[in-house]
Amino acid sequence: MTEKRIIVALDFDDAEQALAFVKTLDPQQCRVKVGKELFTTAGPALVRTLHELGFDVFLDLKFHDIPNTVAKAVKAAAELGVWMVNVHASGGVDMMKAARHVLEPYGEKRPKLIAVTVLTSMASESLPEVGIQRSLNEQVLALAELAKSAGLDGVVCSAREAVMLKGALGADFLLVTPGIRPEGFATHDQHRVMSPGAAIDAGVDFLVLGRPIRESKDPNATLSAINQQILEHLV
Ligand SMILES: O=c1ccn([C@@H]2O[C@H](COP(=O)(O)O)[C@@H](O)[C@H]2O)c(=O)[nH]1
Repeated sequence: MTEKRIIVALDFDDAEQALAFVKTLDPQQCRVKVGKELFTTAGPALVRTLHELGFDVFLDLKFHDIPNTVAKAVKAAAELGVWMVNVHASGGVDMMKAARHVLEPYGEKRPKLIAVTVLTSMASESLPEVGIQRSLNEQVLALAELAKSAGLDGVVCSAREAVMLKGALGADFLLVTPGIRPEGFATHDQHRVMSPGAAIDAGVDFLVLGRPIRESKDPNATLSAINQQILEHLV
């Protein structure tokens, strides 16, 4: 079977809505992402249910705290058995090393650990307001290099940065990209967007899609169509 490259963002208000939605999806076609909104209301119990339904779960809580706290949170995620978990690279190299170190005992069963670079909702013009003077690409690259030096598996970035990051950090360093928009779909609060086919052409490993799937009249058909585009762009 080919790698499942689509991660569907389950940005629902509660477990009931999330489960009603995922039961319409085929776990062979996608992985799912549980973020702050859903985890805050539904917690670990929902993650366990998603596992029982056959889904790999990306726990997208973007931990950002002192090294000890983040390491313990990442360990808790590993205990839950999630497929992927993330931290903010701007938390620094010591924080990321602590998060990676705590996963050692889990061996090959450990979750993939990735770091957020610059949120895809941010445009380059917004960087000075948070004190960043270098260009957006320089900031993404610097944080991605830091994540790699700490032993992480990859980063969250925009697909627009994929060519640069694959060139600088190598093919094995995972790129997970939200802000994916099928042609003609609204961008909403996302600034750095790309279509699924273009993202694959750029070298992205995993595509995060929320509203384009959740708001579809037939989410499974939309998933199949995007998976088909992915296959066509991989050849
Ligand atoms: O830089 C980031 C990091 C995380 N996200 C998350 O991805 C999804 C995107 O949802 P859409 O509805 O497809 O816009 C959402 O859960 C975000 O929290 C991101 O967008 N950008």
